[in-house]
Amino acid sequence: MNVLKAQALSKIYGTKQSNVTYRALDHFDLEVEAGEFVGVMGPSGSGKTTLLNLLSTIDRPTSGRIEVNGIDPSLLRNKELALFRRRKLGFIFQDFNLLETLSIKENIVLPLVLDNVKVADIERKVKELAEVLGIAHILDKRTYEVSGGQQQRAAIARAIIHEPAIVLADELTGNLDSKAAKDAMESLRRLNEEQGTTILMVTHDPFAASYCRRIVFIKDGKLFSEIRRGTNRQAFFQQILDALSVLGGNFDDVANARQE
Ligand SMILES: Nc1ncnc2c1ncn2[C@@H]1O[C@H](COP(=O)(O)OP(=O)(O)OP(=O)(O)O)[C@@H](O)[C@H]1O
Repeated sequence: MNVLKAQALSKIYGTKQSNVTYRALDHFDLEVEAGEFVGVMGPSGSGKTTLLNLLSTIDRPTSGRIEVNGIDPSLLRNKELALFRRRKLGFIFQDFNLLETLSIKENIVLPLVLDNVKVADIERKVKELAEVLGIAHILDKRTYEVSGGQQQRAAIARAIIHEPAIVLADELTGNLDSKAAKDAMESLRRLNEEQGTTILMVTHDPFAASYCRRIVFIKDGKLFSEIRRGTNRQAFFQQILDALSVLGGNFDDVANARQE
C-alpha cells in the first residue's frame, strides 16, 4: 500500500514579475510504501529541503500532486490541514525542537494530549516507546538535563507516538556525535522493523543513510538514482559512498563521512 505518492512535483521560487525564478524541483516523482525506510540524499542546493517542505505541507508545489494515505493535502482547508499534519505526519528535526519548559515525558505525549487521548492510553504508549528508545529513566527530566542524543530519541518518540502515516526527518543526526547518531539510527531501525513505522529521512550523513532500506538521490531537482539495501548494512554504506561520488556536485561530506 502506498503511504506517500508525489507525482511530477515542481517548485519554482521567485516571481515572474521579478524576472528571477529558480526551479528547485523539476517533475519529481516519489512513492513510499507502508513500512518503508527511505533516505533522500543529494548535493547542497539539489532540492532536498524543498521536497521535505512540500511533503510536510509547509509549502505548496508550483505544480504536481501529493497524496498521503490517499488524501491530497492541497484540497484541505486551514483547520483540516492543521489536523492532517498533526495526525498523519510525524516530524524529526536536526535541532530536536523540544519545548524547554516541559519534561521529556510531557514533550513526548504532546500529540496525544492535543488529541484528548485517555490518560491510561497515553501512559501505556509512552512507557512502551520509552523502553524501545532507552529513555525510560529520563522521562521526568527537563530537556536541558539530558544529552543531545537523549533529546533526539525523545523527539523520535514524540514523532511516532500518535502513529502517523509517515515520519519525515530532516538531518536528524546533524547535531549528534557518532555514538548518539548510532543510537538514534538503531532506534529508528527497530521502530521500522518491529513496529512497521514508515520513515522518509533527508540526510547528508552516509552512516545514518546506511540504516535506510532504500535511498533516492536527487540532483538539480530531479531524481538521479536509487539504491536498495541488501542484508549487510556495512556493504550498503560503501554503496552509498560510491553513489555519492557518481552523483558529484559539491557533496563535501563524502570525504568526511562518519566511519563504520
Ligand atoms: N525561498 C527560496 N527562494 C528562492 N530560492 C530558493 C528558496 N529556497 C531554496 N531556494 C533555492 O532552491 C534550490 C534548492 O534548495 P534546497 O534548500 O531545497 O536544497 P537542499 O538540497 O536542501 O540544500 P542543502 O543540502 O544545502 O540544505 C537552491 O538553489 C536554493 O538556493
